[in-house]
Amino acid sequence: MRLSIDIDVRLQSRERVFLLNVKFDSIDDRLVIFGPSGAGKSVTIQAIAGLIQPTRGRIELGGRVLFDSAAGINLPARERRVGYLFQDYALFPHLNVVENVGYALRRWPWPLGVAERKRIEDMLKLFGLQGLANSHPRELSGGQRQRVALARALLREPDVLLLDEPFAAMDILLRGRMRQELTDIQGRFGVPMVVITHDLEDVQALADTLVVYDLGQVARTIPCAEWRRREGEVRARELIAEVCAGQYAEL
Ligand SMILES: Nc1ncnc2c1ncn2[C@@H]1O[C@H](COP(=O)(O)OP(=O)(O)OP(=O)(O)O)[C@@H](O)[C@H]1O
Repeated sequence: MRLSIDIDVRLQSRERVFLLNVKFDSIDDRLVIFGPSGAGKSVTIQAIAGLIQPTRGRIELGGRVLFDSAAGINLPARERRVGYLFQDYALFPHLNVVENVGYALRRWPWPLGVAERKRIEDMLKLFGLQGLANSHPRELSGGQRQRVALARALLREPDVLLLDEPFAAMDILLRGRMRQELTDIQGRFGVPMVVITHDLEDVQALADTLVVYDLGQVARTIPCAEWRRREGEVRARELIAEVCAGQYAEL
């Protein structure tokens, strides 16, 4: 799916102004945004999700224009068909796993119907969560919470998954396992994803296209999949590591 972004965002807090000016284009299903803290990675995916409005520009996803300042287009967040996983997964603490996963299917104040319950049940099975259906988020491990958040996002059949540092809250062993799970899920659902990270291992495991950010701008766009094909896996890993390390070294 093609994701094309060319936006300016201006955010003002009491102390200062943050300006984001980014442009990139990718047809790969696995895009990673890498860069130091405060570079504007989260602001970018919030703009894709429709949670922040750019001051200028255009966002196109799979042939749909989500935002175009010149044409006066700004689709509301609920119409953008994006699944957004926040850094802390943003589960509802007072709802159990079934209710969290099925949140978007529920037509309040009516209870879930038979068909909706079946869809949720199938999703829980797929994510190995069926034994935890009645548990609340506080009773779940980090990996389980992430699976609930992923199941909830995928149940809405989004055009793209936006993942903001999906493994940041996990220990190293769990990170490795969840990276593999995420890759499997992405392949199975065929849903493109945009992943934000500071972690070079995430870049190596998940990036087909890598967009490196620095101070509110795109420093480089790297076609990692092409590098792997052209240079071989080992050499491509070295090159990607160099690009990412160079980025930090310049700061
Ligand atoms: N709602 C907001 N109002 C004002 N400034 C904001 C707002 N949201 C983010 N910012 C500022 O925008 C800048 C970029 O933030 P952003 O969260 O996109 O960084 P990031 O690259 O995702 O960093 P991290 O890796 O630490 O999450 C920061 O300086 C932040 O203070």
